[in-house]
Amino acid sequence: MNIKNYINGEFINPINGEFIDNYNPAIGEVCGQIPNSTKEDVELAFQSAAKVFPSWSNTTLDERHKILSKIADLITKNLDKLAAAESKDNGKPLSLAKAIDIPRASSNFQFFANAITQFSSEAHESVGLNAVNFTLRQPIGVVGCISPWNLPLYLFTWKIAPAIASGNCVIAKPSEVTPMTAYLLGEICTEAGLPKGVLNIVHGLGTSTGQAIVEHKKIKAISFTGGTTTGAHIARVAAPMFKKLSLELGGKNPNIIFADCDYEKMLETTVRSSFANQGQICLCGSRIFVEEKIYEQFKKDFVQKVSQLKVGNPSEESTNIGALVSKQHLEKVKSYIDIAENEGGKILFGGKKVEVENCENGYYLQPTIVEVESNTCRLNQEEIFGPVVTLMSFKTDGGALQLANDVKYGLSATLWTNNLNRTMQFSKQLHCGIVWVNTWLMRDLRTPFGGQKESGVGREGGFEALRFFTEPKNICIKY
Ligand SMILES: NC(=O)C1=CN([C@@H]2O[C@H](COP(=O)(O)OP(=O)(O)OC[C@H]3O[C@@H](n4cnc5c(N)ncnc54)[C@H](O)[C@@H]3O)[C@@H](O)[C@H]2O)C=CC1
Ligand SMILES: O=C(O)/C=C/C=C(\O)C(=O)O
Repeated sequence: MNIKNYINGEFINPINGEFIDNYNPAIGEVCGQIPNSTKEDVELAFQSAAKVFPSWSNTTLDERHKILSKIADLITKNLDKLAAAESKDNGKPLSLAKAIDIPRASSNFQFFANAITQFSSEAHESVGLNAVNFTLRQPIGVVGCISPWNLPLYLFTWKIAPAIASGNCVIAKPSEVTPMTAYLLGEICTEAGLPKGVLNIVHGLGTSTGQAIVEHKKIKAISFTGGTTTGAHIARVAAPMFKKLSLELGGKNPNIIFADCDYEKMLETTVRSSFANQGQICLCGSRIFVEEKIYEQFKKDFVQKVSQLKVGNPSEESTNIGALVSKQHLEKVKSYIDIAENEGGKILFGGKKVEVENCENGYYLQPTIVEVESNTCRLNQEEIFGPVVTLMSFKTDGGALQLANDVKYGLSATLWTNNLNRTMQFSKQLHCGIVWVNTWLMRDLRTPFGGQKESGVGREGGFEALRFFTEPKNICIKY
């Protein structure tokens, strides 16, 4: 697929005429090209967004609701095409793209189509002073949305939908590694009647195109999901310009398993929370801590279940684990297996590249389980973002809590127990933004989503996202 920028409702080539190769990770071959956009393309996108902002920000909520709902419907109508593109671009199983990624992209639009009609601001009566205050929530203007490659359309739309629902115009950049579904979204937006320039999609590298969005003086807010190092860099550039920032960054999430849990449900979910999407979800539970009295049993059962997962061609229905997103990423993840061995970790399962029939040059890795002795090892402290989990046992609640919190990240945690008191103690004391108890990645789009510590700042989801994409302005009327 040869991709173009979507600016002012038109598909156009980058001004410099330069393109970069896009790879299909399942076969390790070039499958198309994407624009290598520069700051001139970002400026063009900005001009088109700024031009339409006065009218878009005045569009009635009913009209916005209708357009966003239409986009949601068209995503659903194009499920097969979008899922095929997502799987080809990312390497994820086609079945996963069909069941999760694309339906969620549609839900993102439908959710914010509805949410904007329910969003309200506050009023404060200054009793005894004959004054009343009310707060306007006004769209910011032109905003930037920068998304990663792991859940391409899912996360791209998670940012764009609230931004445009609340009356902003957007310059969005998908990851250069997975541009296809963002490109297809442009066609859908046009068909849905989204006015020209409300959404502009500029493709290219993070260090040039992404950087130009962050550096642009008149783009007043940036919503970013990606690696912590990139997030820190963006914050350094944007903070002196006083931009609003929402940063959803990496994770090294604990999965804490107590002997009193529902064992079968825990086991099945732990396989998913470890290896779904090849372990490339910031919420995956990559550090598994198991209460000592069930540790050996868990180890045996977990290894047995994981050994049944099929690593294979993403387009085959029977595939559980597809290809990693890129050759560089495969090498990065694989390097942690060497680190594990050097650190004295014991590989209980996996650790090797997989050669898949008819996909010999694809980027496949076995799901890998490493038993570690200390939470201070690099495997337990650094985000790997691939199909690699570690196992460790613990003896006491206090010990488990300390292991869970002793890490620089603070995105999510999963807790398996049927003890209510323990559930509440852990929920209050875990240093993270999201806690799942006896479940994983159960999403309600109204809830605040985001992390603490080096997992980011700000919250997405529900009214939090609409608050991020609006400026409150208080009006005080004396009578
Ligand atoms: N959601 C998450 O938590 C994610 C975490 N990661 C982590 O980050 C590591 C690196 O992966 P990358 O693909 O390099 O992620 P990244 O953080 O560099 O990329 C995410 C997005 O940011 C853009 N970007 C990169 N540099 C930028 C800059 N200077 N200014 C503006 N935008 C910029 C990229 O083009 C992409 O659209 C992964 O190995 C993984 O550990 C990666 C993707 C998602
Ligand atoms: O909103 C969700 O359901 C999931 C979000 C996942 C990420 O932000 C990620 O993996 O980067």
